[in-house]
Amino acid sequence: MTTELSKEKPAGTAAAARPVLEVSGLDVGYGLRRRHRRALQGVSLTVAPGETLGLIGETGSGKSTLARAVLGLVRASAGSIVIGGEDVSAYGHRQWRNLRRRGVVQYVFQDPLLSLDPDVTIEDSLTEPLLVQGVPRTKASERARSFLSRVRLDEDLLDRLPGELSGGQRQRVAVARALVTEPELVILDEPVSALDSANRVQILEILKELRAVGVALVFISHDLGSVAGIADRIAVLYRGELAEAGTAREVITHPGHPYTRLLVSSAPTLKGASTKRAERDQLRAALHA
Ligand SMILES: Nc1ncnc2c1ncn2[C@@H]1O[C@H](COP(=O)(O)OP(=O)(O)OP(=O)(O)O)[C@@H](O)[C@H]1O
Repeated sequence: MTTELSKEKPAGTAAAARPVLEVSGLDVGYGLRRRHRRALQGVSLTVAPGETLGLIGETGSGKSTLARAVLGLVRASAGSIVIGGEDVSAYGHRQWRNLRRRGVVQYVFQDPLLSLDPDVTIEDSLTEPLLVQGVPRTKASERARSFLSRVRLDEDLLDRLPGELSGGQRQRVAVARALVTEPELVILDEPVSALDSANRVQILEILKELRAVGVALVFISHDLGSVAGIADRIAVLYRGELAEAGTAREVITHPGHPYTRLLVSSAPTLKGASTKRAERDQLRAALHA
C-alpha cells in the first residue's frame, strides 16, 4: 500500500475555531491500591472541527484508555475533557447517556460487534440514533439508506442482522451508524486492524471521503501507515504519556521521540523512512535502556 502524507489545511481555518475536543492533563488508572496501574499520565491534546487526529502508540500505551475516557466509559482521576465546549469531566452516567443521545460524539471499535447490537437489524441500527433524536421515521430511513450507500453497501442488507454480514460489511455499517447523526466527533479505535487488506484500504478511502461532511475524527491505531494517509495531525502515546504531537507531515518527516523514529523507520512506504537497520537497532536499544 502506498501512503501519501495528508495535506495540511490552510492556517487560520480549523485552527481558529473552538476545538471539538480538548483533553488537558488527563490521568487515568485502573485497579485499587497495590493493584493500581496508571494507564495515562498528564495527557493533553486538542482536535479542531473537521480535523482528523491520528493517535498512535504501541500496545499498552493507553490509546484505548484515552478513547474510553473521551466516551465516558472510564473515569479520569485528574485533568479535564471538554467536548464541543462542554466540560464532561465530572459527568455521571445519565449525563453521558444524554450526550451520546444528542449524537455529539460517536464511536467505531475494532470489533464491529461491539459497536452494533447483534439482535438489531441493520436498518434499525442505522435509524435508531436518529429516531431517538426525534427525526421522523421516513426521514430517518432515507438518511439510513443514504449513509449505507456512502459506505458502499447495498440496500438489501437493511433487513439483515450484523451476524449475517461479513466482517468488512459490518465495519462499514458501524461507520455509517457512527456518522448518521452527523456528530461533531467520532472516535475510531483500531477501525481497520481486524480487516483484510482490501477491506482496510476501502474503509480508509470511505473515511477520507466522509471527512468532507465536516466531522472531526480521532483515528486510533498502532499502524502509522494507516494513520498517515488520513490524519491532519498525529499524536504519539508512549507508556501512557504524550511523546509528541504535530502535523502528520512534521511527525513523519521529523519524528522527535525515539519511538516515533522507530515507527517511521519501520514503515517502508512512508516518505522519509530511510533509516537503516543499524539505526533502528540503536533506537530500540535507547527505548529499552
Ligand atoms: N480494564 C482494565 N483493567 C486493568 N488494566 C487495564 C484495563 N484496561 C487497560 N489496562 C491497562 O492499561 C494500559 C493501557 O491499556 P490500553 O488498552 O489503553 O492500551 P492500548 O494502547 O489501547 O493497547 P492496544 O494497542 O494493545 O489495544 C495497559 O497497561 C493495560 O494493561
